Parts: sequence; C-alpha cells; structure tokens
Amino acid sequence: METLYPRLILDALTNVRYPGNGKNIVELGMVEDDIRIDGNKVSFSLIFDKSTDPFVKSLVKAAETAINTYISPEVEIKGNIAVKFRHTAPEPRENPLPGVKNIIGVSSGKGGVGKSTVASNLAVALARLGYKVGLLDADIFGPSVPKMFGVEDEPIYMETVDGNDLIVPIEKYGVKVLSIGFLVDRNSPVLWRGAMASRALNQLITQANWGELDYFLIDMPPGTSDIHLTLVQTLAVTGVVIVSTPQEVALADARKGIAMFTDEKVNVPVLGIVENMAWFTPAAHPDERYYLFGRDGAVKLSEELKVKLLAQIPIVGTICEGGDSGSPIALNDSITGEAFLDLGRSVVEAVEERNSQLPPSAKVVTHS
Ligand SMILES: Nc1ncnc2c1ncn2[C@@H]1O[C@H](COP(=O)(O)OP(=O)(O)OP(=O)(O)O)[C@@H](O)[C@H]1O
Repeated sequence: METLYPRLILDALTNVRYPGNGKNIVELGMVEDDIRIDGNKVSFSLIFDKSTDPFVKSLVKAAETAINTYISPEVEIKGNIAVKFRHTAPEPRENPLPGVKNIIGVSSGKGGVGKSTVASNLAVALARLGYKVGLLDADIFGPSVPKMFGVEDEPIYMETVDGNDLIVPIEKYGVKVLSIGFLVDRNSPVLWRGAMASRALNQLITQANWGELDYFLIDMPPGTSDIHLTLVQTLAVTGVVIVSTPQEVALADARKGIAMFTDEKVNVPVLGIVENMAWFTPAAHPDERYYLFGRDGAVKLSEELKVKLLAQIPIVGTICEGGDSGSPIALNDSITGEAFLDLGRSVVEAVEERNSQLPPSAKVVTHS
C-alpha cells in the first residue's frame, strides 16, 4: 500500500456527498483539520451542524467506505471517525413553570451582603406594586427567607392538581414563598446539604403549585456553585440581580459572580446591581450620610461593567429588626420602604427592557 498522507484522505472523501444538496463533505467543511495517520491507521473527525442530523451514521459509514475503496482496503478506518456537532440542539423539555412570566435570580458574590434581605424586600415591594410574585429561597448555606417572612414553623401542605401531588407555597404579604430550608435540615453538614440540594430544589420548582406569577424570584446561594448551574439548567432564567456592598472585597466577588452569568456557556442577562449598605444615616441626623464601607463602590462597578445600578439601600437598624421579626421593611411607608419600592420599579423596567431587546431565555444546556 502506498504511503498515506492527509491530502490522499481528503481526496477520497470528496467522493462522499451530503444527501440533498449534492456537495461533498470536504467542500462543506465537514472534515475537521485533525487527520492523524499512524502506519495504516487513519483517524479524524466529521463535523455536523446539529446533533439531530439524520445522516450522521450513514455519512460516517460512507466516509469509511470511500477511504477503503479509493485508497486501499488495508487502511484501518472503521470505528476511527469521531463525530462532532457545531450546535448542540437543546433537548425539548417541558417548561416546568408554564404560568410564570419572568424568573429572576438574586445573587451575590459573597455571603452576608444582604442578598436575602434584598430578595425578600424586593418580593414584597413587587407585590405592593400589584404584581403576582413568588419567592424561592435556594440558599442552602443560609436559608433565611422563612425567618424574614415569619413562616419558619408553618406546616407545608400538598394538594392534588390533575392527578399530581404538588407542594403548596406559603402565601404571606402577597408573596408565595418556599424555601430549601423546609426540605433540607439546616443542622446537617453543608456537604450533605449540597448533595441533597439539587434534587430538593428541583422538587421545589417542578413539584410545587406556583400557578400564575409575573415575577418568580430565586434567592440563590452566595458565590458560584453547582446550585447555580442546577437552577439555570432547570429554568429559563430571565435575568439576575446582583447584590453587593461597597467594599472592595465584596465588589471583587460580585465581579466573579457577574462573569459566571455572562459566560457564554451560561449566558443569563444581568439586570443590574443593587448596592446594599451604601451608607449609614443616624436617626437624629437625617441629612448626614456616613460611608462605612466606602463610597459608591457598586456605582463604579456598574459603570465599569456597563450594568445598570438598580438601587442603593442604606444601612438601617430596622431592616435587621424587620428581618428578625418576620416583617420585611418594604411593607412600611418609611424611607427604606420607599427605597425598596423604587428597586421594584427599577427591576420591572430592567426586565421590560431586557424582554424587548433579547430573545426569551432558554434553559442552559451543558455537555461534558
Ligand atoms: N441595609 C441593611 N441595613 C442593615 N442591616 C442589613 C441591611 N441589609 C442586610 N442587613 C442585615 O445583615 C445581615 C445579613 O443579611 P442577609 O441574611 O440578607 O445577607 P445574605 O447576603 O443573604 O447572607 P447569606 O449569604 O448568609 O445568605 C442580616 O442580619 C440583615 O438583617
């Protein structure tokens, strides 16, 4: 047999035509530039546009035959052609939340920046603005939403809808609430909780009766984790709200969080940043502002990353008290209550803008 070289292989492959358009697989660019020759053994990859292409098997077979026919039957090619796809078509899976218009993740790079406080108060504010709102607490490391809503000890009920047993979200202050804390024991070790979390979250999303919602908020765990991936794979997330305090450390983590969502494999739009604990105003001196954690850190980050600044929330003692007593501050007509209503309006605007400029979100499909 003559010595093999890549051109010879390509010439043989020009005899393989793609059914339907009459062009050969070489001119269609379907033969990857990875032809390897090792003695009589030849291997390379064929690239198809879609994983659903009906001709994958027959073209691989035709390529093997062409090489053995036009070069030599002694060439070892059978089983050595790899198949790759340019676009992996998402598997059509049913939308688990058909009645939900917008799904919004509330996330932070770092723990303790007030993400759950913002998520809970944003939910209450949106409900006060007249929207139908659901809030899922997916923070396995510190599920604090039940406490903020004062529903920690509420029993969870199931109801049967169309033959399926569904969890009934607890309704308080006009918000439907469920928490991972209801299913995963908060005293169990974090590692164990992590292993349980994906399944439990799936259940809270797909086997709960969320009904019709304008906004479904998800209080995500801080940082970047498998849970984030589970969520964007289970749901078509409309966009995320990133919460940060003005300190450099928090901002650096917020930047990482934003990078995770904007990564081309995840590609979830960032609706904007909320700067929490932006300043402190003593009750006795309402005109004074003390920038305890630095000034305008998140403002600068939003400018740098060209992401909207949705709101600046000051440090207020009553936020803590409200959180502890199960009565979110956004229920009040205080200045802070107003600040959260403004945040609600900014989020509604950001979602409308996003929906008018970008196609509907798709669930993230990853392939190993
Ligand atoms: N603007 C604020 N003013 C005063 N206290 C606040 C403010 N925001 C949050 N807090 C308090 O800070 C603490 C942490 O807030 P929260 O639990 O919302 O943070 P988190 O980022 O969700 O934390 P974790 O990562 O642990 O879930 C709580 O005690 C909360 O009441």
